[in-house]
Amino acid sequence: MSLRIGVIGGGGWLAGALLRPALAKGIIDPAALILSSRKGAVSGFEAWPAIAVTSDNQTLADGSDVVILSVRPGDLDQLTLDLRGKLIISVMAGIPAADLATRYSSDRVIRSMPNACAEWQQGFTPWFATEAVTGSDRDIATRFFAASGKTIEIPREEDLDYFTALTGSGASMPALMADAMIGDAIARGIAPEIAEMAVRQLMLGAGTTIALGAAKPGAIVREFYDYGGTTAAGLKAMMDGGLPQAVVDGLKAATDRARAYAIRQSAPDA
Ligand SMILES: NC(=O)C1=CN([C@@H]2O[C@H](COP(=O)(O)OP(=O)(O)OC[C@H]3O[C@@H](n4cnc5c(N)ncnc54)[C@H](O)[C@@H]3O)[C@@H](O)[C@H]2O)C=CC1
Ligand SMILES: O=C(O)[C@@H]1CCC=N1
Repeated sequence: MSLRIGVIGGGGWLAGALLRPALAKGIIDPAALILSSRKGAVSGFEAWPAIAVTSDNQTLADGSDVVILSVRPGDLDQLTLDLRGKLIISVMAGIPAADLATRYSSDRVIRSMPNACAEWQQGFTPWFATEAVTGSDRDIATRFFAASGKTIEIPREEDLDYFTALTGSGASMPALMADAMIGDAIARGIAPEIAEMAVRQLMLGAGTTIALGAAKPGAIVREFYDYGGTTAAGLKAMMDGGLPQAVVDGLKAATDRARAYAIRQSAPDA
């Protein structure tokens, strides 16, 4: 993209995970990219020395056509900027597009929810656009997010709080299952390095099967269940033990936390 892009919080975890694939694929021109961090220095971009780095966010904004907001929600109040005439792309959990439009004086806001699997070009980024967002703005967002995985525009902004839980959480929730499996294997006397190798490979195989196979996840579960063997006994014990409900409860807790960010930001004494 020949557009000038500024990323506030560009030295952070998610910004790096999104930017490196886009730079590696030539979707973003490093000479037209400026990153800000509180210290004015970032790491992880040594392969692209043309990238500019600043600690002055208004300088970044003045030199950019598109400003990506990638600071933590709790740091937003410290960020006072004028982004008049700019396209704002937010990756921040919980912060409503209308709030960003008011704070930063631009009604062209794309609010998104990527995840850190972007680093592996396996991200998923749903996004919502305000009314003033143009077709070419949409094209910019699509090309940027598609560089690190799948992306889709969604019609209802409120669903982004749920996607924050469902997919914004990235590898963490499957990793909880993987870690429980590794811990159990070790407790049963399997050498830790073999337990880790086994479960990491299982996750790769299972992830590939779930993502790319013809059968939907529910059909995979049913196939093993109906087979009536050892796995069916294990699945039944997990279901009876409340694993599906624990997943529902976890997604609700994460969604509620995302919604609470918006409430806190809009509260008069926030
Ligand atoms: N990490 C993740 O897996 C995901 C994060 N997000 C969202 O992305 C945003 C960034 O998250 P992370 O990258 O994880 O956080 P992070 O803490 O790794 O990065 C945030 C960066 O912003 C910098 N920063 C804070 N205030 C600043 C300011 N005024 N000017 C310039 N830089 C400033 C910090 O120094 C830090 O380097 C958050 O709003 C989060 O909700 C969304 C989806 C996934
Ligand atoms: O855990 C978090 O708050 C960040 C935002 C969405 C995913 N990770």
